[in-house]
Amino acid sequence: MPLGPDSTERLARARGDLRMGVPVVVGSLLVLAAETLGPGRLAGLRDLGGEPVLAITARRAETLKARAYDGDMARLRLPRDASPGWVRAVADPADDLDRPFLGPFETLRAGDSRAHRAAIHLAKSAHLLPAVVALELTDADRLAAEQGLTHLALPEAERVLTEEIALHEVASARVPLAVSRAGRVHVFRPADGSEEHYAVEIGSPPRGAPVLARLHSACFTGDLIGSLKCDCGAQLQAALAQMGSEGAGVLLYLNQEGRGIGLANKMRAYALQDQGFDTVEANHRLGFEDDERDFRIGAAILREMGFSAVRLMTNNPAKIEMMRANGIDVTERVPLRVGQTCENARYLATKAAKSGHLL
Ligand SMILES: Nc1nc2c(ncn2[C@@H]2O[C@H](COP(=O)(O)OP(=O)(O)OP(=O)(O)O)[C@@H](O)[C@H]2O)c(=O)[nH]1
Ligand SMILES: [Zn+2]
Repeated sequence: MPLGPDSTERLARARGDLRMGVPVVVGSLLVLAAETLGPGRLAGLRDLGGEPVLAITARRAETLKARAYDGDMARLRLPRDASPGWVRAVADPADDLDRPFLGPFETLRAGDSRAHRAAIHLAKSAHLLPAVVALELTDADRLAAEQGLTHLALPEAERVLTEEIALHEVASARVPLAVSRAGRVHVFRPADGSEEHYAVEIGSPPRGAPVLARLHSACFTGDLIGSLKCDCGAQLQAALAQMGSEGAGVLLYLNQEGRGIGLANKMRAYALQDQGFDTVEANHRLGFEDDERDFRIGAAILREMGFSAVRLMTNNPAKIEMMRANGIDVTERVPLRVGQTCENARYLATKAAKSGHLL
């Protein structure tokens, strides 16, 4: 009787384990997230012998001046006396400026880094810092079974990078809005156990024609508490207002806070911005790419709702490209130029200069 978890379900479990500081096994590698590593688990890992490493992204390695021989990532040998505090200091740039002498780091060159890479992506998808402590095991099956650890075969773990987006609508209801009485909120649930996303439908846009659409990524600070550091709240309101005045539209509210790195990491990025780094540099110092969002989600929701063409409200050309690459026709770009403040001028200028945003 197939009651046990399949590989998608084990992936979801592994994300939860890493967040809780519980090790998972990826292929033949025992993995702990750097951010949630505690002294007990580190001692347990040491007891197994072998040569543990701390795997980080090449972005983070660049800041630390560590050599990255594995392309987009690096495996640093874990010093014998490394504490959880040391591991976190390597993973988290918060105190970089106060601790310039963390290294020198010894980086591995030989061996296979695929499981380490998959584990870093797993940590990212759990919205943790992209850094993991990893130990090659001789008998991974036995250890995982004995200790009750989630065990992913390497191809299963690599699915975190390639898995098709599958989601379905769970519920929808009428919600009269200030901009239009004819509002409806739809909730979509991904099959991989990740966060739900929402669609706000205004009026009854015909499915056969291009719909006025906005793909809005969650911004707790801008959307909810009126932060002046970005333009998100004003864009959200302006998009809804235009849909209300045209009588039809669809606003996707995608729970990809902080361009996909999660709110905790976005606040880490904000703290780095207070040290003088711009929004892109801050992401890189944390070990992330400029933008970690998966725009296939937006395309999948539009398709699920029956839309295949949009008039897209955005200043971000990458969104247009990603929609087209995922089978959604963008018949028009509708600029959304609102919400400029003294506080976000540098942020918007950086997005224009480094991320190709149209002003
Ligand atoms: N990592 C990071 N994320 C940020 C920062 N400021 C805002 N964000 C996030 O950036 C995203 C902005 O989303 P959008 O407004 O949909 O996207 P956009 O790429 O700016 O494109 P358009 O607004 O469509 O022109 C939200 O998820 C915010 O939470 C920052 O300094 N660092
Ligand atoms: Zn914002």
